[in-house]
Amino acid sequence: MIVVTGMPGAGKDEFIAVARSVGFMDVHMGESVRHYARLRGIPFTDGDIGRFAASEREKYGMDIWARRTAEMIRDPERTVVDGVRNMEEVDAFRERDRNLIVIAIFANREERFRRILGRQRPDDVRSMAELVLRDKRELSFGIGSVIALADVMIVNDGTLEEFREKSRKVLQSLPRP
Ligand SMILES: Nc1ncnc2c1ncn2[C@@H]1O[C@H](COP(=O)(O)OP(=O)(O)OP(=O)(O)O)[C@@H](O)[C@H]1O
Repeated sequence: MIVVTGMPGAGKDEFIAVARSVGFMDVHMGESVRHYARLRGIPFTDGDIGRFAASEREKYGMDIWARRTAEMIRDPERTVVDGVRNMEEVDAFRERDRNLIVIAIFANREERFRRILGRQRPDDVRSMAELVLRDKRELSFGIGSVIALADVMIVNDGTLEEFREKSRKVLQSLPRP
């Protein structure tokens, strides 16, 4: 299993696209939150989903969403997981697959901001001040530790094609099961 991590706009989705092109499947922790929210009849607004995710965490533990997401994984050796926010979650996935590898993607904040503006996703931040707040929120969840303790770091500071090439190389160099 590969866990991909990084700050908003670092390039996780682009990494996943490369992983898919070489045969990996991907699961997103947000999907399992939405799946359970649907079962419980929670409205699909950002605020309600966020509150639901947090209250489940309080009730069932920091790693609840990782455990629920892990249940959705059919072939751990060929799966990339997106969306972890803290080490407890990484450890929960590691219980499912002892060979788990954490890959962190890094780009500096100016670069991430430019790219986020460029991708024009409706739910994205629109100003540097908003990105600073968004980064703070992510860090408050514990993502900094996941990045600092990653097994591999890919620096995404060049062109998109360079990043894709780096990603392919990392994926090729992983130990085969
Ligand atoms: N090296 C690069 N050069 C140019 N554009 C890039 C590069 N890397 C990523 N991008 C673009 O920057 C945007 C952000 O990348 P991506 O969506 O992969 O980030 P992310 O880490 O998945 O972000 P989030 O956590 O917010 O979902 C995308 O539009 C992507 O195509």
